[in-house]
Amino acid sequence: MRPDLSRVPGVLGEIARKRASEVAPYPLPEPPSVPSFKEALLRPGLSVIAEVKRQSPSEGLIREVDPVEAALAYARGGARAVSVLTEPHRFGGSLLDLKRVREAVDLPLLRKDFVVDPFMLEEARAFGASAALLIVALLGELTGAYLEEARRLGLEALVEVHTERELEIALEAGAEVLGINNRDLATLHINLETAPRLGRLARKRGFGGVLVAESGYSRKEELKALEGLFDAVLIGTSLMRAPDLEAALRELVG
Ligand SMILES: O=P(O)(O)OC[C@@H](O)[C@@H](O)c1c[nH]c2ccccc12
Repeated sequence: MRPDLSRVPGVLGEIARKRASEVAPYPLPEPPSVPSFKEALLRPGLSVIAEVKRQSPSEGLIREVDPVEAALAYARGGARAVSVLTEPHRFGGSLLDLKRVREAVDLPLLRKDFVVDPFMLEEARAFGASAALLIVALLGELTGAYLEEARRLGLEALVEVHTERELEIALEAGAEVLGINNRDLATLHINLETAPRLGRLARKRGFGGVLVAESGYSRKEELKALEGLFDAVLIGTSLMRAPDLEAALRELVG
């Protein structure tokens, strides 16, 4: 049950094909018990999912950081969940980062990677994620099958879309937590209009789950504009760039 990645364009295609070539199942540790991602995001007010990300294809090196230090600062600053990049080549992440963060904070964790094989879901669960990112631009019509497999494993999912067509697939697949990415992962271009536009459309189509706005946020006013439509926002780069992660997060949400 693997998606056909041959036609996935740009940077997204490159990274995903590389990830797919690396999957080689091995025995995994017993999964720890983990808190609910969805419940954490549904608390009153706009929830922040704060991301631990050392580097990215769009920014290059962002910050050399100890993921545990960063996650602890995020927890003190009021994050409701933490996203941990586990892609090694372009984002400088690892499953060890995920495991270490799991052991250090009580918040639900999101495994941020390019899931292109069901084994990656098992890994996410075994290394302490509450949820895994499912990118519809990669999984296409298999999105529903991956969601089902995640559920079977006791793993939640953040189903990510960037276009109207992808939104249709995500809704059809029965996504409960829907992420709308302002960044086009093929070109890396950001448009902050994307999340509100597709968010409104999702609600219009009757989506009653958790709505998450993703990528490109750095100012309080931008977050204010999300209130009322979105339950949560995912922020990485702008927090990672701040000299004091805890203060930066407080400033954004306070
Ligand atoms: O760093 P930003 O612009 O605040 O964005 C965070 C997050 O949305 C971004 O890292 C992201 C969204 N979807 C992804 C898919 C793969 C890798 C990374 C991502």
